[in-house]
Amino acid sequence: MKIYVAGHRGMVGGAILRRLAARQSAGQAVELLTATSLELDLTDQSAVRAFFARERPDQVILAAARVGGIHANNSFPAQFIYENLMIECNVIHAAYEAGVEKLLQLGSSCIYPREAAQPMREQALLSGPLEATNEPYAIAKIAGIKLCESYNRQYGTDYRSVMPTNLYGPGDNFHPENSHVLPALIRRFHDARLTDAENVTIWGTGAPRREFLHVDDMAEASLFVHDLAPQLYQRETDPMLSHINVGSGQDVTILELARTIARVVGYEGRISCDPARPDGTLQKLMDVSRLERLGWRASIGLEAGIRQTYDWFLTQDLAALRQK
Ligand SMILES: NC(=O)C1=CN([C@@H]2O[C@H](COP(=O)(O)OP(=O)(O)OC[C@H]3O[C@@H](n4cnc5c(N)ncnc54)[C@H](OP(=O)(O)O)[C@@H]3O)[C@@H](O)[C@H]2O)C=CC1
Ligand SMILES: C[C@H]1O[C@H](OP(=O)(O)OP(=O)(O)OC[C@H]2O[C@@H](n3cnc4c(=O)[nH]c(N)nc43)[C@H](O)[C@@H]2O)[C@@H](O)[C@@H](O)C1=O
Repeated sequence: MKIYVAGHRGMVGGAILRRLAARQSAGQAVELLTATSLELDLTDQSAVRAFFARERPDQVILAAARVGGIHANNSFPAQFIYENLMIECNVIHAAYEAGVEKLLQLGSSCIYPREAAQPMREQALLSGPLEATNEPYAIAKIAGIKLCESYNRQYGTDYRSVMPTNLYGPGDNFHPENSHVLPALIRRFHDARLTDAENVTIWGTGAPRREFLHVDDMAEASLFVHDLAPQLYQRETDPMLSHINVGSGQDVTILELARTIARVVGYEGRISCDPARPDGTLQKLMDVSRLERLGWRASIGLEAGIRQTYDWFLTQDLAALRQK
């Protein structure tokens, strides 16, 4: 079984690769195929076609994407829509042409309307306007779901989509501006503790609610969905609504998250908010009942997950991490 993991140097692709490598070590006949973006630019259609024609993987996990937090989405909308659409179109079509029967792609909770009822059910897709700060990225991610559904309907493939909530963990991006909130605050509180800063400012009002999932839980859930027997997967999905939410089922305010991170890092100063920065969606909580009915639920609690991530952060070459 030759499995191509696209985006294996990323946070999620890396965690999925580690799980697949563990299967290999346990004696399963799994051959892993990877390529960095320098070796294979997934936005390049002819390069992707040639790669699939040459390598002929049996299965594909698509975890490669242009990814970033609220500021990156807002600042680079053209790159977020163009690169993500191209990666999805190229990989999904080349997989189909090369006879790949099983593919799993990762979307995002931002596919749901800004005002979606909470917790957000899979059925909320395309039922209202999207959040402005990440609409281009969300539209690309929705296109990915619809690509898989369309190839399944017309060509009989088995291409599935998981919709993760906000993720974090080892391998995350700790860039001060372009990262997501959780790694950004780990870094900011860490720096503040080292410099004895009296105040740390977080973006927005601190009131938005977010749901966080550790990347090891996400990797486990991804392979759980990928491996499900078709009759089980289809029991919870339908041809025009084939994606499955993945989350912890619990959310916190950004201020609560900041206080938890401060506690883990050992920062004891003040925390203030900067309402001039955007809040984004006011609440994003996944309804994960579909996944739970299929038999999977998250196991890593938020504070324990942040502690483990901070321990990992401390083992890294922080100068290099800061430039990512
Ligand atoms: N992080 C999060 O909070 C969330 C992530 N997701 C989704 O999960 C998936 C993985 O995200 P995450 O691991 O966090 O992202 P990362 O930024 O950590 O990794 C993305 C990977 O994509 C690869 N990549 C990007 N562009 C190209 C390209 N043109 N050609 C080839 N490879 C490319 C990069 O490869 P290389 O390193 O070789 O350059 C990189 O390793 C994405 O689909 C994302 O949308 C969904 C919800 C939340
Ligand atoms: C995964 C998800 O990620 C993005 O959406 P988002 O959920 O808004 O993600 P975020 O982590 O950037 O922010 C969450 C909240 O936190 C607040 N916040 C405080 N202080 C910092 C801070 O220092 N950095 C950041 N980034 N946010 C901060 C921030 O103002 C916001 O209210 C999209 O890419 C979207 O497309 C997507 O899929």
